[in-house]
Amino acid sequence: MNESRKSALVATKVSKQVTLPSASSASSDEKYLRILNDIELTIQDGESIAIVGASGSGKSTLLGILAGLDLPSTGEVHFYDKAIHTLSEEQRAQIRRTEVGFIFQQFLLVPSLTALENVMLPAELSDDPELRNSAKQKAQQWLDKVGLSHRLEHFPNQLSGGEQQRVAIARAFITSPKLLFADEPSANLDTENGKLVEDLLFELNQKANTTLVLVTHDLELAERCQRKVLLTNGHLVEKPVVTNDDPTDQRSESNTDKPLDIQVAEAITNAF
Ligand SMILES: Nc1ncnc2c1ncn2[C@@H]1O[C@H](COP(=O)(O)OP(=O)(O)OP(=O)(O)O)[C@@H](O)[C@H]1O
Repeated sequence: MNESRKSALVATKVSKQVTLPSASSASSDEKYLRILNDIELTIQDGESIAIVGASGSGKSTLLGILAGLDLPSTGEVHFYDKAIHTLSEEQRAQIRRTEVGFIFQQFLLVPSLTALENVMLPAELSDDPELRNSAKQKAQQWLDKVGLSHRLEHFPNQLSGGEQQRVAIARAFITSPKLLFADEPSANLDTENGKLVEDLLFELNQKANTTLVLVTHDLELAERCQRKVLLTNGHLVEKPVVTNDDPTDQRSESNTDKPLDIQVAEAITNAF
């Protein structure tokens, strides 16, 4: 019981640079955009962590790299004991299918499939024959858990936004992923439905003991995670854990004197 927790994800000196469309008049400096700079991040198994930052600060880029959807330009990403930056697209896809769940702000359900079929899909594509064989039963159970057992045969366009996101949550959990990535999961929902979806996400996450990596603009949502990190100018700043010994210490270890909450709020509001 006293064993230290395993690291679920470790990013070491991760940088991301993209080439901008060439403009003949552009100087060599203008042809590249550096989105992430020497990111260092260790996420422990079972943790929930929020990545916050202004629009365009690189949150989705970082999430894509951590989830193995994209590769860093330099640096390393370890997913448990696998060095995912060294793997081929097919090998990374295999990890994503079996060990990772995704929830996106646009829900991304397959429009031609019913709620039940959408949730079954990752199980049917799994390499695990047991999961494939029990896909329908498991999908029914997960749809029941998200309160949609009466909507199994409905297509996405027959469901409200909140209902669609609940289907997406059931779909993300059906493979019992070790890691769950959520990119602005409630951004497209009204306050009431957004809250329902967030409550459900945290409840299921805790029950399943999944590691949760959440990207959001929403500071209240970020506050619900055990850890919060801010992306600013391509760098990551972490809010230190406030201990009981010094509950007033809210200061970050960055080179600014402002508490991290204020930095986060400023970084986000400055973007609009
Ligand atoms: N392939 C690419 N080519 C050019 N620019 C890119 C590319 N990918 C990302 N960017 C730029 O990198 C920056 C970071 O993008 P990213 O989507 O990661 O930000 P974000 O913090 O998730 O933003 P938002 O909160 O608005 O979704 C943006 O300025 C974006 O335009």
